[in-house]
Amino acid sequence: MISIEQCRLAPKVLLHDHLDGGLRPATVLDLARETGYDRLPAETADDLAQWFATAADSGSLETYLETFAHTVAVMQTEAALERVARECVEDLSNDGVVYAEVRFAPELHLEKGLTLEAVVESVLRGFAAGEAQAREQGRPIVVRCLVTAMRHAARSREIAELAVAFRDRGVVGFDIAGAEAGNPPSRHLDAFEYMRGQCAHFTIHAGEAFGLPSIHEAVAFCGTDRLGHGVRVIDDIELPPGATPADASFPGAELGEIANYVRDKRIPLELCPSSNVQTGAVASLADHPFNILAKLRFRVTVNTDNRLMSNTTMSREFTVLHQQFGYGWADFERFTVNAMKSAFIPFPERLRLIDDVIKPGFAVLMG
Ligand SMILES: O=c1[nH]cnc2c1ncn2[C@@H]1O[C@H](CO)[C@@H](O)[C@H]1O
Ligand SMILES: [Zn+2]
Repeated sequence: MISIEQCRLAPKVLLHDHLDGGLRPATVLDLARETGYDRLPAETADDLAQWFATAADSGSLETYLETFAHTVAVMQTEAALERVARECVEDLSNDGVVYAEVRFAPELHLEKGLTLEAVVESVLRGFAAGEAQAREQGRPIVVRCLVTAMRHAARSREIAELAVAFRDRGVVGFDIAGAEAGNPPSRHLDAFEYMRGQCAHFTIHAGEAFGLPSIHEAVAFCGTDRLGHGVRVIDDIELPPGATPADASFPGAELGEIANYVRDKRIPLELCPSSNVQTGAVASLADHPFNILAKLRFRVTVNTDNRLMSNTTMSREFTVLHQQFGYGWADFERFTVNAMKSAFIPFPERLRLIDDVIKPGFAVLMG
């Protein structure tokens, strides 16, 4: 048995984590008080934590996303953004994460007059402060930023340009998020073409609430580097009769063209097990295709998505996968190396983290 405490010791890599989905409940309360936001649904940190977890556990992405109104509402000043970003790094480092790409949508933080640039600068200041603090405490972590455009809105090209403008200051990529149904990736083709033209990286939330057509557009039309979730690629895989998600191998699985392309091109899947259950992307953890995709050697990675809404951490996601599918350290090392290889930082930096941090860290755990 692998415990959550042991999982905390593993050097973990996180590619899919939303800044506005990872606030500490106590910080939400503090910031609401400071900024005069009076519509929080609970008055104590415990009650608020419970409220987010329950409200997000709706089985629908749209309802899940409604809970972000309360976190975004208290992230409208430079000081609030900086604090949330610093605490995010602190929480990840305390959980044993050694590299993270944290995303958020700058366009959601303009309600009190901040500019897009000021929003990004505040978050980057918070990340830098968190990194410095973690280094001092002997738990070094590298945190980089992805800027997200909301897919129902019309600012994606502008946000892509923002990502590129900050490419040397800690923003390593671009993303689109929000309600997937009705807002296909191709709606934002010009933003992705701009990113490709700039030799800049991006990922696309696709194949979560909506199925294969969304994945097809993201990989084939938009040329995405990674898939945010991408879990519904399972719809393009036919399993042999009687196969279950817990099976040890899947000989005879038949992959369609999209699934083959995703696997052949080694397009990373940013899988988020707990979040996928909450939004109804999968029926239960036992039914999560994680194991099928891992065994079929897709480039799977483990992610938190929204630590507040899912009441989770990277260690908890590891623990849950261990309990569900029996993974050991060698498996977790593979998923971690998958993630590190798929990061948007320069190749030598990825290599350094794999060789100097991840491999030695797992070697200790494997005794
Ligand atoms: O799993 C998800 N799928 C789609 N959109 C999401 C998910 N999690 C968060 N957001 C959206 O991304 C915005 C920027 O961080 C959040 O405000 C939320 O609306
Ligand atoms: Zn997400």
